[in-house]
Amino acid sequence: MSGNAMKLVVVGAAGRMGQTLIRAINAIEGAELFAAVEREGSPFVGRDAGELAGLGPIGVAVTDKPLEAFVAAEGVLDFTAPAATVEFAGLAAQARIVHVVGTTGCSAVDDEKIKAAARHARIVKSGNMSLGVNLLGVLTETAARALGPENWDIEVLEMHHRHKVDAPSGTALLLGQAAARGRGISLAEHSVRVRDGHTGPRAAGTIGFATLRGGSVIGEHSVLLAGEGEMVTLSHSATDRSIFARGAVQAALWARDRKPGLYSMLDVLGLG
Ligand SMILES: NC(=O)C1=CN([C@@H]2O[C@H](COP(=O)(O)OP(=O)(O)OC[C@H]3O[C@@H](n4cnc5c(N)ncnc54)[C@H](OP(=O)(O)O)[C@@H]3O)[C@@H](O)[C@H]2O)C=CC1
Ligand SMILES: O=C(O)C1=N[C@H](C(=O)O)C[C@H](O)C1
Repeated sequence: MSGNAMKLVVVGAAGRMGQTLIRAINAIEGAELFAAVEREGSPFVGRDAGELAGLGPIGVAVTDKPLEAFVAAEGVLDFTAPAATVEFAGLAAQARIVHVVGTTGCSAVDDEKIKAAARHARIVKSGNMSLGVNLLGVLTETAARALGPENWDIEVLEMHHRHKVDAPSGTALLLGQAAARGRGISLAEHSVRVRDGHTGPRAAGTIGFATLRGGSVIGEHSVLLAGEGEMVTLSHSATDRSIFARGAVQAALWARDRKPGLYSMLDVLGLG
């Protein structure tokens, strides 16, 4: 491990993404697992983080004291839950460190609080940290711009594992935002998130969302642009969570020397 390796904290260390992040940090030169955090009362507190992640012991015990960890670290990787992420953003601001946020399902109020924390912390937030999905966003924006609302309808379809608690997924919303940018419209004013019963015909210019849940699906996303007699489908399949974890570590390393502010994966990947 290099002496200049970035000291990273993984919060939600025992979760699906927490464990994947610990393995990714272990595999990436230039990054070091400095601490691993779980909530107070969690049965994982005190356990070795490497053992939790299937690496064998690495000498980092899971703690329930995030601020103590943050003040001595350089960055935090956070794939937890909205309330926890808002709290961690405040702590990252106090510690003046990098905060990489993968958590999805944040409300507008949560996002305002995260934005406020970015006055002091360097925050990178994205509904999807993978290169492939962020490229899909760029392609979606281009297609939505080229295929106008008079003749083309846009629908975003996603499927995830049975444990996922938020819908539509952060990625579906990211893709919807990209489509709305391409069309020069506000997503909030044009999205249709639920259809049930006698809905009437589709309103032109809307962006529809459809959500599927089941099994162990890591993440499937498609943007369908449906015209008269033809359809363009842009899609991404995630087959391994390591794509998100590698993106998160890349984001932390990128933000290390940046000014405080709120950044996206498009900034990190140079796709903005
Ligand atoms: N942006 C991206 O690229 C990706 C985003 N995600 C998002 O990441 C989030 C997590 O997903 P996933 O790993 O599958 O979920 P899990 O439920 O497996 O993991 C979440 C972990 O966070 C812990 N946690 C919750 N609150 C706190 C807290 N206050 N302090 C410390 N730990 C806490 C949970 O503990 P406990 O069980 O005790 O609540 C759990 O261990 C979701 O929002 C998901 O949508 C996922 C993959 C990619
Ligand atoms: O909860 C998940 O698992 C995932 N969440 C993110 C989302 O909401 O889009 C990213 C990925 O698809 C996996």
